[in-house]
Amino acid sequence: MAQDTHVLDRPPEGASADWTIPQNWQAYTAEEHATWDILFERQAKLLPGRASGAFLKGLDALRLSESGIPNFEELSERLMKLTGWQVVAVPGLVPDEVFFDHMANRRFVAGNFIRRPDQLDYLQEPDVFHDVFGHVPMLADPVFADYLEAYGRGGVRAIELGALKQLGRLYWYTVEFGLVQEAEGLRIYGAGIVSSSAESRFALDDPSPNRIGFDLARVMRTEYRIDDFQQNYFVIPSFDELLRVTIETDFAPLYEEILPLPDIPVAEILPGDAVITQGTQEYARSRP
Ligand SMILES: C[C@H](O)[C@H](O)[C@H]1CNc2nc(N)[nH]c(=O)c2N1
Ligand SMILES: N[C@@H](Cc1ccccc1)C(=O)O
Ligand SMILES: [Fe+2]
Repeated sequence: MAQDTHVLDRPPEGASADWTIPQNWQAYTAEEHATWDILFERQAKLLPGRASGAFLKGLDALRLSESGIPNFEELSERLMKLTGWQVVAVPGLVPDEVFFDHMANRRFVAGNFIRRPDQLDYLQEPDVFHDVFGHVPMLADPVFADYLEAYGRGGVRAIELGALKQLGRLYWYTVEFGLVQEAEGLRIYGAGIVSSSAESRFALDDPSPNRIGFDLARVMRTEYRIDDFQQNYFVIPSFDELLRVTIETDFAPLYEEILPLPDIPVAEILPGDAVITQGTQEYARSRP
């Protein structure tokens, strides 16, 4: 989850030049560990049958069901063995180029703070539950692990080509809010959904949002919102297909083609769309 709401422009006190900080795991209080356990139990009950097989497999392989906030060093040891990724602590949102550089080197940046008990249902900033429970299980999947590293490299290139907004949308509609078509039906793999109990239901069950078959150029042109449930989800046929399309397509000509075109409003459905659900947008209309 991320929006550069108030990203500083230089590392805060105590952070290294690459913005990483010690996780300081021994400093977590019993209440902070209990907050993690409440959030974890809630999702663990809800996600079987909703989250993608790869997500559930990663959750298990990384032993995230152990109670309390995970120790990034122990977690990284397991993750390194599986896909070469590690989890590093940062104090909050980091500048785009820092974010991409860590990703291109298989380092996932995770907030080391956890939300307060009164923020259980929603918070704007990525905390350790969103980053570690939401994002890290997918990093245990070899195909998705390759996708994220390639994404990191693509980010550095997108900055050079002035296409950060377009590449950011690809991240948003896959890594944060992506759905995947599995044999048994639609499943969630996006961290922004899987770390939210309300949106884990909404994204699959509610008739309100659109659900549209993934198309790279379409995703890169489509706006999104950061302050409420998504009005629009894109569905990939598989992680293999997502990796193939993004790795094999040279984005430079694609950026050239779409940069002059107008953005596509968040809830719009286009004639060429592979429509899985034409949403009623009832929920969005009901919001102040
Ligand atoms: C760059 C990308 O578009 C995205 O907004 C980045 C910005 N900085 C970040 N910083 C942190 N800590 N976590 C994130 O997910 C992101 N996302
Ligand atoms: N193919 C992209 C790089 C990329 C790969 C995978 C995911 C996102 C971006 C480019 O040419 O810039
Ligand atoms: Fe995220």
